[in-house]
Amino acid sequence: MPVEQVIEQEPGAAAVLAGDRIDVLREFAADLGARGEELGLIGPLEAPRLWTRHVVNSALLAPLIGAGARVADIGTGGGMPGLVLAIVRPDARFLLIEPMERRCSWLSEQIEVLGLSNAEVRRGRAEEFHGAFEVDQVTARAVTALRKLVPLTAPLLRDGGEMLFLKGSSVESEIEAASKVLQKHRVRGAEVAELGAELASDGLLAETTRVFRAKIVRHG
Ligand SMILES: C[S@@+](CC[C@H](N)C(=O)[O-])C[C@H]1O[C@@H](n2cnc3c(N)ncnc32)[C@H](O)[C@@H]1O
Repeated sequence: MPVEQVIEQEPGAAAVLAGDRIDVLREFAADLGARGEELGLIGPLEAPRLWTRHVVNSALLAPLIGAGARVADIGTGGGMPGLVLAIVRPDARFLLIEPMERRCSWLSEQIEVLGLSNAEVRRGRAEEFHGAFEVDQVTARAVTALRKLVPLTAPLLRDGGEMLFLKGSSVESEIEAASKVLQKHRVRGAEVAELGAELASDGLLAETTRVFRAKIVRHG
């Protein structure tokens, strides 16, 4: 698929979010659009809306990543949001946790081709890394419901570390269903952040994005 078709509307939003990394982001999106379906990374209907629905959607998290933070992205798949964030936030370090071999090969190839020195792939399920490392922030998109995602990710966070999960319109009911799990894992200050409002009102984004945001407080 030609790059022009992959990178369709709303280049303005991406430019605002990606700054001087926009060309690297475009290179990644073009390759994912061209090979993603064949590699089983994206569905057959996704290529034309890859840029807005997936790449820009992931980049919206960029302002919430701490300066110099160590971040684990769970279930990165074709690169969302972890690889996109590694592109636009070169100051932070990203561990891309993904169990599927083919997806890991794709991610490693992209890291090499795009020259990203701040991203590493760790093959495996999130729960296999409990006790292996602790990070400042965990991110995830389209992996599983909150009540399952919290037990998978909480043990990967340092005390005071933060969860940032891109979620859909069902986020409030997911929070309700996860209430016991949130308590058990000492998740505090849970809120839903609405991202991209300014860009949407400027006509640079079709819609806003919802993010579950909360911290782990083990002591105190
Ligand atoms: C629907 S895909 C979403 C991929 C990507 N996050 C996105 O938004 O396009 C879910 C991904 O989560 C991965 N996954 C499922 N369970 C996982 C677990 N326990 N730990 C880490 N990754 C997991 C799958 O292999 C798959 O790549």
